[in-house]
Amino acid sequence: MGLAPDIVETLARARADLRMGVPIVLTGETSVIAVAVETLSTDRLAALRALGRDIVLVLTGWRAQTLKARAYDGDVARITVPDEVALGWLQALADPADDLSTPMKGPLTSVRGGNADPHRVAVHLCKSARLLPAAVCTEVANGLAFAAETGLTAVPLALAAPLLGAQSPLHSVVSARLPMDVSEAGRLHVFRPEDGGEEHYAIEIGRPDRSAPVLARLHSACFTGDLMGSLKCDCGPQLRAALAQMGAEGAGVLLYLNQEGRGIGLANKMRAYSLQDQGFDTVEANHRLGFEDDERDFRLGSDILKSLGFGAVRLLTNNPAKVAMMEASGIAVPERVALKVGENRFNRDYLATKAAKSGHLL
Ligand SMILES: Nc1nc2c(ncn2[C@@H]2O[C@H](COP(=O)(O)OP(=O)(O)OP(=O)(O)O)[C@@H](O)[C@H]2O)c(=O)[nH]1
Ligand SMILES: [Zn+2]
Repeated sequence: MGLAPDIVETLARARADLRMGVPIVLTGETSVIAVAVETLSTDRLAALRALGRDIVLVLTGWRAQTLKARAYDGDVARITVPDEVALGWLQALADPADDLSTPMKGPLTSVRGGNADPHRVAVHLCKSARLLPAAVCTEVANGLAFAAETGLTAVPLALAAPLLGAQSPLHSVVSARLPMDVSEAGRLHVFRPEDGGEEHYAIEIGRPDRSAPVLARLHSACFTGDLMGSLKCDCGPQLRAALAQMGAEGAGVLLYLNQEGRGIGLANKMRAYSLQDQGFDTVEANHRLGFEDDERDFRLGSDILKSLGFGAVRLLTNNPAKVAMMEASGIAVPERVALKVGENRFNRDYLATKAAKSGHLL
């Protein structure tokens, strides 16, 4: 490898640019300049307009459905941005916060035909940057030359597209002894992905036998529940109960996966909470924001288990999708161990929605 960034590194740069409100250039047969709506400034919108080309707002199919806009591209919709509209118009379409107080946002005109692949990549990158899944895009004649002139990050679409759904390889960084109240024989392992994304952790309790199924939990980070004692979910009690059971049995492994908010990030989860206060349930809130109800990829859990030498787990979960995804990615799950703790009057409806809509076992 030379000194220049490869495609994985270029994508990491692109995500960082989007988070700062800097546009990126997606280059290919059709090249597109893209910027995330959430971080777009008035000045940059004016600079995009000064290029003199049509501008579109790209939303996911879910967000388009809420706005009653046509999604001719299936999973995404390209909405025509009229010349006279201000930044607030784009923000109101991207962010459902005021949907109820201002329900009439249309009529919206969706673009039909042409190549939506660059737009799809733009929205995907906004999601993986943990921003609202909405981008403003405009075509540019020679993307590579434009990026070179302006100093913007150029992302070659042909190289980027196959990587978007892929799980980045993880590498073990360090592990050290961690005596804990549930067991003095604790050990914390840190794993780092190659794509500049979040680190994930494994807490090993005791010395689990690698030749037998290990008591395991794949725990997705929940700042509010795990650390703040939030009553809106059951995460904190589940975390502590799982560790306590591992301590009591003398062996186990808990993966602490940094997939806050089922993979949408804390800011978006708080947006979802705000929608829940307006009467939407946890699944509807994700959809109104433009996300799938669950954006997590549990293959990273199976990658970590394999790298620690585990091939079979007794999985502590109420979520059959976790079991299915473990088995599909090469970790046997001979037993599911139920983890029913922490129900209260604030999370009763949330847990009932997960059972009714996401297949969680009661
Ligand atoms: N988007 C969103 N995420 C939420 C909400 N409430 C909790 N979460 C997140 O949901 C995830 C819960 O993770 P887990 O407890 O590991 O997963 P689970 O699918 O409930 O399955 P089990 O607990 O194993 O039965 C955490 O990342 C929380 O941050 C919510 O209302 N909206
Ligand atoms: Zn939680």
